Amino acid sequence: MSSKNIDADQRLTHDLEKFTTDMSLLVPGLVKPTVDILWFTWRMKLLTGQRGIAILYTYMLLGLGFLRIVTPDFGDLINQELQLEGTFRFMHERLRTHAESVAFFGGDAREKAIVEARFIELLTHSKYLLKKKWVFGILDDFITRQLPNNVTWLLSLLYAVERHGDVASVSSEGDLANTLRFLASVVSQSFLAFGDILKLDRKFVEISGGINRISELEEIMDAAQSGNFISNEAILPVKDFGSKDAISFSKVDIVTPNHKILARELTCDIELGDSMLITGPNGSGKSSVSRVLRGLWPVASGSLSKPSEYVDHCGIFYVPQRPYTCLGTLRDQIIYPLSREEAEFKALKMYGKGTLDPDTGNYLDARLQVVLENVQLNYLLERDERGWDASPNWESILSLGEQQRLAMARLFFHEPKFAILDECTNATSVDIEEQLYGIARDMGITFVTSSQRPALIPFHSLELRLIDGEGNWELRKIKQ
Ligand SMILES: Nc1ncnc2c1ncn2[C@@H]1O[C@H](COP(=O)(O)OP(=O)(O)OP(=O)(O)O)[C@@H](O)[C@H]1O
Repeated sequence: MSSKNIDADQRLTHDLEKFTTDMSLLVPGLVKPTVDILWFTWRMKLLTGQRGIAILYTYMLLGLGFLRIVTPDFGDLINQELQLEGTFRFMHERLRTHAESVAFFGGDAREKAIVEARFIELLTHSKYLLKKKWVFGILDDFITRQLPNNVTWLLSLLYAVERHGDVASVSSEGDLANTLRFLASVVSQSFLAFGDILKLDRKFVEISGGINRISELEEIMDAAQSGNFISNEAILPVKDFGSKDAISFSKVDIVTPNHKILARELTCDIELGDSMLITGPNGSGKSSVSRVLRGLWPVASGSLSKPSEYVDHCGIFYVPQRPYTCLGTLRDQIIYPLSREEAEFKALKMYGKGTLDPDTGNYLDARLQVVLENVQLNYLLERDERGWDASPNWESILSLGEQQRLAMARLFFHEPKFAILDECTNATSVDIEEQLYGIARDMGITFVTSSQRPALIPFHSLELRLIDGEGNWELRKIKQ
């Protein structure tokens, strides 16, 4: 739903870990120097009086002020570094997903150049950040650790001068040396504690960079969950009617996450038995209608009612444009998204006529056999001796057309009332496609299809044409 490239994986793992570690170190980092400063200030007051404290604090404030002015915006720099690292990782993940297409195009050199460019960008930034940290570290160390030692001498002098009477004449040599040494250590400890507090200031700035990235992700997720993504206006909820056998759009605006309007005030009713074909040029918003229907994009205005898709997946079933095979057996491919137990229960309920057979798996496999024959993929069962339990990497061993037919098998198994078919058979031959639609129609499934193929027109009774992707649309009845 976001038009921005959100590297969520990086934020949820690396950033979160860094943030929590920094936060946990913050507590001891905050408590120890605070206690030290309070304790040493009190000791200092006893030894050198108000003047000594005033000198100590003037120095501390001047030092802090100076360091504040010269400190670079580490929060922002670290934020940028995390961002660059996130993009760099995302490039690899993306490349792995599309490795075969890239290999076909011979795009290896180009991809390498793109990934390397990102790496160099990250490296340059990291070097810049390290250099800044190094230079600032030297300055920081000088002001918070080296220079204070000199101030100790000034305060020791003050101790000697401020004392009433001649300290030297009333104290033993040992006493005097002891007091001076103690004073020196009190001063340097105060400065060290103060240095730690100054470092905390820098740590806060660093942590704020991490907080920004994590809270940005959280805001996006909150906005997505409350449906306020596209605009901050109140968004009307989608109504799920478990019992109502119709899909009804009433003045619904179909809007992309980039705020581009694809269909303005879309109004149409799809009753059970009245399948609808969505046509229009590429990019006109055919798939976007399915996205809104499925709730992936919010309804920005108007209202949408539809049967519930959550009852046994019997209300509406979606078959997307890009086929999806899950990790698992051949059986898992067809029953997806149900688990084996759920699928067995469903098969028993639908085909077992209520009899409680201890071997319920038989109903399931018998039903799956029919479904696999419907999509003419029964040879898959023979290809592997494990049959239904074979679990190769389906995505790489099945052709695109086979994957699409498997997706249709999934639809036939679930037997929903409505099916949203988003160009999900465009890689199969026309005769197979007609056959698949014929089976779906005979099963009593009402479909909302987006497709460019004229052969599918006879299977529908309504046509929604998205004219230009600029908001214009028209609805017509198809004469059989
Ligand atoms: N996540 C997104 N963010 C922003 N714009 C998007 C997003 N997804 C799609 N679009 C845009 O919305 C428009 C409609 O896209 P859609 O996928 O609905 O087209 P389509 O009509 O199904 O196209 P095709 O015939 O090529 O499948 C396009 O201009 C597309 O670039």
